[in-house]
Amino acid sequence: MTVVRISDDALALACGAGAVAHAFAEAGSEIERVSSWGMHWLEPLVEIDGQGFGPVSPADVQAILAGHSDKAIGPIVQHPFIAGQQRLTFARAGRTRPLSLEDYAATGGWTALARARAMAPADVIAEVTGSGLRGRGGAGFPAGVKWQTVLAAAAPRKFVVCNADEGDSGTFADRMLMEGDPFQLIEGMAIAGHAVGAWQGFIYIRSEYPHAIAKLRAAISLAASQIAPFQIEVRVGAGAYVCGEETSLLNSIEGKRGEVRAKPPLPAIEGLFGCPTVVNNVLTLAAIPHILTDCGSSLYDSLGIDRSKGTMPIQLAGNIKHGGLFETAFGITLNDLIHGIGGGTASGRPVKAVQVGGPLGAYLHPSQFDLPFDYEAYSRANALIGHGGVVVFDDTANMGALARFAFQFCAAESCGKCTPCRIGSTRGVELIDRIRSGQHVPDLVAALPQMHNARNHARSREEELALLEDLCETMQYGSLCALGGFTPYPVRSALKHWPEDFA
Ligand SMILES: NC(=O)c1ccc[n+]([C@@H]2O[C@H](COP(=O)([O-])OP(=O)(O)OC[C@H]3O[C@@H](n4cnc5c(N)ncnc54)[C@H](O)[C@@H]3O)[C@@H](O)[C@H]2O)c1
Ligand SMILES: Cc1cc2nc3c(=O)[nH]c(=O)nc-3n(C[C@H](O)[C@H](O)[C@H](O)COP(=O)(O)O)c2cc1C
Ligand code: SF4
Repeated sequence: MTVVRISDDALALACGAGAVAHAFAEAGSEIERVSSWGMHWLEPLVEIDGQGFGPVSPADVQAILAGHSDKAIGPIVQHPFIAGQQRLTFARAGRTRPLSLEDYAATGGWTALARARAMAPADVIAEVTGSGLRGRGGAGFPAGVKWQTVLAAAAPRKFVVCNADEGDSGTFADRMLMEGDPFQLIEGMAIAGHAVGAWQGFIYIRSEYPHAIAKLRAAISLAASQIAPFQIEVRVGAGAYVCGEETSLLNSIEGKRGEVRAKPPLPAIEGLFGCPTVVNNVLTLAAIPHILTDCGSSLYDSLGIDRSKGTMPIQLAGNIKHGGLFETAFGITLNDLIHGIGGGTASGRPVKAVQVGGPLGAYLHPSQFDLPFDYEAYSRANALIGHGGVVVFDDTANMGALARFAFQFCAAESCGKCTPCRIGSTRGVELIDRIRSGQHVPDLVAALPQMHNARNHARSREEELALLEDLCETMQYGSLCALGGFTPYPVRSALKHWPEDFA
């Protein structure tokens, strides 16, 4: 009987590993579930007699068993997607039982918290600062500096808030961490609490993650005595992208409308219920236990390039053959990620564009694919690393339509507090429609002195494009938060590299 080994992690199961296993069993194979490959792929992997296949769907089963499948990828553990990773944050995920305190302790769990609690808060923060850890939510602000601000703020109550809203398109690392290794996040939050003098934490998580919510609730109750007197509560969002923005998120936890607050004051000074608050992303907090174990801080600092230190859990998605989570030190290029690791597009067509950093990130052109994954290098190229989402498009994508979508997304998700975003996004959709259709409206302002003759002053394409740049500038500099402020990134990059798609 053929023995089929199949990936058994939560991600693979969510992506249909169960259906693939069922199809092999129906075909008379014996199934062996494997967790040692860890959580990686967006589609299931199988291995038969040491030969790996992926991505596999139930439709591939007969060809694989008959020995003429084109999905063969060699031995799985040697595939670059698995062999090429440097896993710190995801060292356990997929390999241990997520809700087993025994597994967690046996793999070094709670040692960082014990060590941190034996240290003075300022020393803990010095180690976090020394590691070079920057916020993994997207802005890359140094975690240690944020914690120091909260520690220094004199107040009777302080909070630690974990941002698990994970709204960016093509991202799923927060979910995988919460489902695959929830104790690590809990330990990171308890360490943050000790470091800044907070005894209460909140995890704000999107309602679209029911499995992660259930895992977190169970894990918090199991770990209560380990982290006491620190306490954590889970709060579930209601599906607004803007509630991932930290001040909107704080309003939402407080039971208010999810609307952005002006900064300053920063949450680190005046955050939840007006108290000094650490707001950090799931991955930032989950990296802390590794950094706080012996030598972790210097090891972390030695990984990566320039000011981008440590590892980044990069999420490969969209039109890519092997999508999934790839944790590696900063510095890797898109060429390596997309072609070397991801195997090119799933469609087999050429890659046209890659959006890095979610819906507010720039579209990168293949000529930019040797850019190192590094906050500053991306910033110099007018692009974002964001939360590490990499979404691939093949040559059938229309970049004019995607630029329109950027404005449309902003219009749908805007909290409405400031004019450049609330009005600019809607006007942006109309403007792109006019540019793409070639139907330009009369420019009434330009025509004011001769109102009777306004129809003779329809804007030319060049004037519409100038207006688009004007709108982008207004949104970039005039918006209160990055939702309106960063929408110009996808728009400008699409126009710059693919002007033909705006014809
Ligand atoms: N993860 C996602 O799903 C997602 C979705 C949308 C946007 N984003 C990212 O959000 C980013 C923008 O976020 P932002 O508007 O919060 O960025 P920001 O630059 O205003 O702040 C980043 C963090 O640093 C803190 N901070 C800044 N200066 C500080 C100081 N002097 N002392 C202490 N703390 C300080 C802020 O309070 C915040 O927590 C974008 O880069 C984008 O990539 C992420
Ligand atoms: C519109 C918008 C949405 C955001 N969504 C998220 C999110 O889902 N998760 C996240 O961690 N940060 C998100 N951020 C960034 C947060 O405001 C904040 O910078 C982050 O939580 C700080 O944590 P970090 O320093 O660990 O990255 C968003 C920002 C904006 C402007
Ligand atoms: S930029 Fe948009 S989302 Fe941000 S505060 Fe202004 S209206 Fe709200």
